[in-house]
Amino acid sequence: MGSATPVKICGLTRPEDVDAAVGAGADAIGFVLYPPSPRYVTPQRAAELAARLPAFVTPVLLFVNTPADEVIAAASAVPGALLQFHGDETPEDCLAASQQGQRAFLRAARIPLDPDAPPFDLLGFSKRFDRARAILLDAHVPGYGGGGQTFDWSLLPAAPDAHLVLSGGLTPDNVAAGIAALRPLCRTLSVDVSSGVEAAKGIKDHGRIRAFVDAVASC
Ligand SMILES: O=C(O)c1ccccc1NCC(=O)[C@H](O)[C@H](O)COP(=O)(O)O
Repeated sequence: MGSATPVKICGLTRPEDVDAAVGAGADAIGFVLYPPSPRYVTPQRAAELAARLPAFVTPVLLFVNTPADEVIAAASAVPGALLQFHGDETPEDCLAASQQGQRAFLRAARIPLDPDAPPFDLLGFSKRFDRARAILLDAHVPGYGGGGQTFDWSLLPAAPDAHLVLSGGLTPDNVAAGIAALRPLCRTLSVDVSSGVEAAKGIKDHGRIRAFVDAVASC
């Protein structure tokens, strides 16, 4: 079951959590291939977990500043995976790691939480990463991501041609407000969550996954 606003559940490490997210109606499942993360899985483990996914649920492999050859090797074991670059990757880095865009990729934009920071240049970022399948908007947190913090949605400018993924601190209780805030700004909007559906880092709470997907579907 998809939803009008596609849902990615990220940071899965256990088969039972993959099955629960699929059963709840998730459209994409993210695996964190960044060793310092408490949600880290090896490329082999990601391939094993991704093999549980039905045809139309997309595996997403998440990297932070990983060399292109390592990205390519990891991705070769997960057919149909979307790549997600969540570090300091340049457009050239993203093209090298995605084999010149042969494999679709998301580029994370990490939005500063400092209220005195200048507004995020979403249009400039989107233009810079114009080969990305979508721009994933996350809060700028220590450790690059998975921080469970929201950024100020009201600060984003309109980006009428952009495919955006709202991420960062989403929960079953706030996701509808996030969709309402961002949906008018962009061409398409998807949502992504990790902490907000967890019992502990890397351990997903199946009831919260279902509540999150249901909250999105009610929008
Ligand atoms: O999830 C992580 O541990 C992580 C570590 C380093 C870089 C990115 C990471 N996650 C990326 C994601 O796509 C998360 O879903 C996103 O940051 C939102 O996380 P949360 O705020 O916990 O919902």
